[in-house]
Amino acid sequence: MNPAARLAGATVAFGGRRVLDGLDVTVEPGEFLAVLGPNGSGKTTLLRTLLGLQRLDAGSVTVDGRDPGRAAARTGYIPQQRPFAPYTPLRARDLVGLGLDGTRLGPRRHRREHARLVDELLDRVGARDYADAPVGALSGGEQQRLRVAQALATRPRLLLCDEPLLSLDLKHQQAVADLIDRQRTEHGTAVVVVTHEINPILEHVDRVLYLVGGRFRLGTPDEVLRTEVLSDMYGSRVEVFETGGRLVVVGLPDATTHHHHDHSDTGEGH
Ligand SMILES: Nc1ncnc2c1ncn2[C@@H]1O[C@H](COP(=O)(O)OP(=O)(O)OP(=O)(O)O)[C@@H](O)[C@H]1O
Repeated sequence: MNPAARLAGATVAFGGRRVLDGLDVTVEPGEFLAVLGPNGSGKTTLLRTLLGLQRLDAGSVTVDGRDPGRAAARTGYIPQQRPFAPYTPLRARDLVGLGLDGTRLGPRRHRREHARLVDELLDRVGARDYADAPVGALSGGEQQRLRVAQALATRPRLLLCDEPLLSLDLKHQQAVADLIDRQRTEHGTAVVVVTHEINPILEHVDRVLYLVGGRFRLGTPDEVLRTEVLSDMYGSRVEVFETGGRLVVVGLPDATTHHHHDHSDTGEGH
């Protein structure tokens, strides 16, 4: 079986600065990879590369053994939260349905079958209660559940998630993390999650890719999320503590902390 995604020597430079520099990572089907790192460390650039939207300056990338652009129809993508405008003329179920219509199977499917699949997806993300509400009227967390449902509709081989839990409260973070995880255990989907907060997904994560200033470390959470490793990557003392099953990172350099999100500061990357 082809790896779900494979980068070899992947290098992307903007204005002479290498954002990704010789990145080697292979993601196997059914694997859960978390991508961590401070602002500007190339996390989004990595996702864009896997979506076929960003060309490499050196190295190679494949998704399911193919050029990322060609594999895109079976690549699920949960973008960073951007709220829908209040009067967006779409109901929740329409949004999820768009995920189905984009696929090869969509147009020929019987209307009733289509509606059944949409309901099933809405159930899976716990969004059935607001199935007929206009999306612009829903909370950020509710909207994000719908984006997850939409991304799962394509039955992706590779699911790319950019801060998927950002606007969710703890209970819903857990629910959405479980949902994403179920997709990989039941369907063998490889999952790549960009996040600044590892804790809500820690129990699911197989490996962590940590990016700082063009350098990277790849390994299990235990191997990468440790005081010596992060101190070495940041070039200053960064301490990792474990408490009650959560990781707390202390001493991240100011210049690399995350400013434009103001949720919990107890997690990774803050
Ligand atoms: N198209 C582009 N042209 C020029 N510079 C770019 C472009 N895309 C990204 N960059 C720069 O590359 C660097 C990495 O950006 P990227 O968005 O990948 O970081 P990130 O790790 O996702 O950051 P954040 O945590 O803030 O979302 C940043 O310094 C950014 O300004």
